[in-house]
Amino acid sequence: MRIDFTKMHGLGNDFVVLDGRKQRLPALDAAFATALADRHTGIGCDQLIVLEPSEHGDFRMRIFNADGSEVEACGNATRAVGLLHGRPARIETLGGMISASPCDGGISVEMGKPRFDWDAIPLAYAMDTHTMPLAWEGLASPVAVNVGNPHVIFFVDDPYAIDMERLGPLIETDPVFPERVNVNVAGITARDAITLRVWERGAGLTRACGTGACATAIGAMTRGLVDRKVTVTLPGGPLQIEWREDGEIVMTGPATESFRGNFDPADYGLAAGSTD
Ligand SMILES: N[C@@H](CCC[C@H](N)C(=O)O)C(=O)O
Repeated sequence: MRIDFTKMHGLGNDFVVLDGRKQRLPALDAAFATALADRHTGIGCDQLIVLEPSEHGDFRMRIFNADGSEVEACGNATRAVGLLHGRPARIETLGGMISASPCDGGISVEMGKPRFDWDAIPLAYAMDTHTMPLAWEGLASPVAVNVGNPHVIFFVDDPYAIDMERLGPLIETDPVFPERVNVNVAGITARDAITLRVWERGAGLTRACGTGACATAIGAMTRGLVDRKVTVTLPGGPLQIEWREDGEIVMTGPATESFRGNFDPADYGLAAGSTD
């Protein structure tokens, strides 16, 4: 038995997509996701994406970080699977139901509504999430937002001056974030423009993070730093983020298919037995 995959990316945030609607997949676990994501001995990706049938939407999308953790949301992967689908789709995720549609700028995704309550982030104890009374060395007073997954956002003069390789993992794993956290450092360059770098929970520094762009835009809007439509520029390129009057976050940007292939699950230490 071989398994077909599609390698995709959104602004360089890359994915291995397995379509479990079209083939029987082995039982998925953290070890399998980690082995597949390994850039030296596997196919290599930031996230493993698995599509399954859904009773509530057009399909279900499961998201595994490179460290094997299964998580609730991935903005760039949502655009990628929207491209694969080729027409408007309602997608069930652990973070809720979202929808993706092809459009002029690539794929547009309705990501849901942001949550700000401390226990919805979640944080370990009650505090103001709009200006958290915490600091990690020079990084202080962030905003925390949940856009399906948890984010903390620091507004700084120059995101590229921050040592994210060192501070990212420190903040990601701080006990104040019981489910860990995605760490964003952002610079405001105009009322409609933000520069962003993201240390992703379970994946490290990525070239782009769609949910990070959404959370950062929302954090900047709640602080009155930008208008309700912004361009968020990540190392991999720009995303358009709008916070609509009805509360919905809309993210628009490109998605790309890199190549297709197949592999033998036995090469990843998996028994050939399958589940469906
Ligand atoms: N790259 C993604 C986010 C993937 C999940 C994240 N690392 C988490 O653990 O919540 C995106 O584009 O949003």
